[in-house]
Amino acid sequence: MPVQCSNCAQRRAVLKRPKTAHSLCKDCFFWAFEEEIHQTIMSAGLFNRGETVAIGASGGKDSTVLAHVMKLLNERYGYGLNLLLLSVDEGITGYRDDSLETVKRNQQQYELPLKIVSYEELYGWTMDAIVKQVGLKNNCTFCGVFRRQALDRGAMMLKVDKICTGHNADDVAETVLMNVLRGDIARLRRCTSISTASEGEGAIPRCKPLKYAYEKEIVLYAYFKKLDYFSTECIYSPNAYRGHARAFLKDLESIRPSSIIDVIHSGETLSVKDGVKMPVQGTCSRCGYISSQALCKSCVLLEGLNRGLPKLGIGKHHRLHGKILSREPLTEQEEKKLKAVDF
Ligand SMILES: Nc1ncnc2c1ncn2[C@@H]1O[C@H](COP(=O)(O)OP(=O)(O)OP(=O)(O)O)[C@@H](O)[C@H]1O
Repeated sequence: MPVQCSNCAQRRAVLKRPKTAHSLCKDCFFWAFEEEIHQTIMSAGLFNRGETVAIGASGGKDSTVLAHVMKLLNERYGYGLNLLLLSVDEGITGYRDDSLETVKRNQQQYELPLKIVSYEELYGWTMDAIVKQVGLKNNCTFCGVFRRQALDRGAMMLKVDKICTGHNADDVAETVLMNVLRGDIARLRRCTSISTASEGEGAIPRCKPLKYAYEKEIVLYAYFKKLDYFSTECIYSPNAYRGHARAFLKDLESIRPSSIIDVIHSGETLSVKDGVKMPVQGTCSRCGYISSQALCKSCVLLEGLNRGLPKLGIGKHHRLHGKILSREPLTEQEEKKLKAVDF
């Protein structure tokens, strides 16, 4: 027997909301999904009238839904934001080139300006070239570090006030689990924040309006709205560690759907006891970007790539950074350690 929408009781339900288990018709689902994001934005005070906001647009489902909903809410509630799309071209043939085509179509569909910055122009390296040098095992480290900075650099070129990204509830919960498993207290404390206040000179505040939106609902929303998005996984993304956290979370979700929000809540309410050493945020002595070390991770990784010592930024080689950067010669053994032999 057809199930009635539990909200309006007028139309047929087409789905059971993964987050609340309510049976809803399409229109009531759209409304609930959009309103929850509006509530998230309002209660966290994510934006101020008149601000220019860059939406990190990868062409994937999350950022496509983000762009669609941000435009819709900006108009529905008169946020007064000046929205634009910002994409990073990592230089991954057969993946990012295709997803950027989707972003270009989104630009037309949503009538938003688009800026694309590339790793090649910013760093002189594409991910294709990086993978050739470092292999598949650690390439996500390079990509993640460079992307974070590339988004900031693109945002600075555009002189935007804020960046928002499509990180969803599943992403945040996975990150909490990963940081617990790694014992990374500094990241654990930061990772549930919905917004980063300016972390230092040059860093543009970022926020996650989809922080409480379930991935399953984002997919349903994109599907029922027939949004144009790119759904292929990155060809270089074995990112095994996150994959384990993801699989674990999916198992938990299948037993108890509220697990995702519960893990986020646990992360939000954790407090770090006095006396735990936290990194002190400063600026990179080479590029001026925020960093808790003398050199930011991006500069260290780049130095390693340019010198054919790609392991410089992977693992615990901090001891050697000073030596490398002051151009002191390395011992044969040290050089060997930093080369890609076992990548
Ligand atoms: N190449 C990129 N250019 C611009 N923004 C990006 C890019 N890659 C990721 N982002 C931003 O970071 C968010 C999280 O990225 P992640 O790599 O986790 O992808 P995802 O969860 O698959 O998201 P999406 O479905 O939007 O690709 C994205 O939603 C997007 O806002």
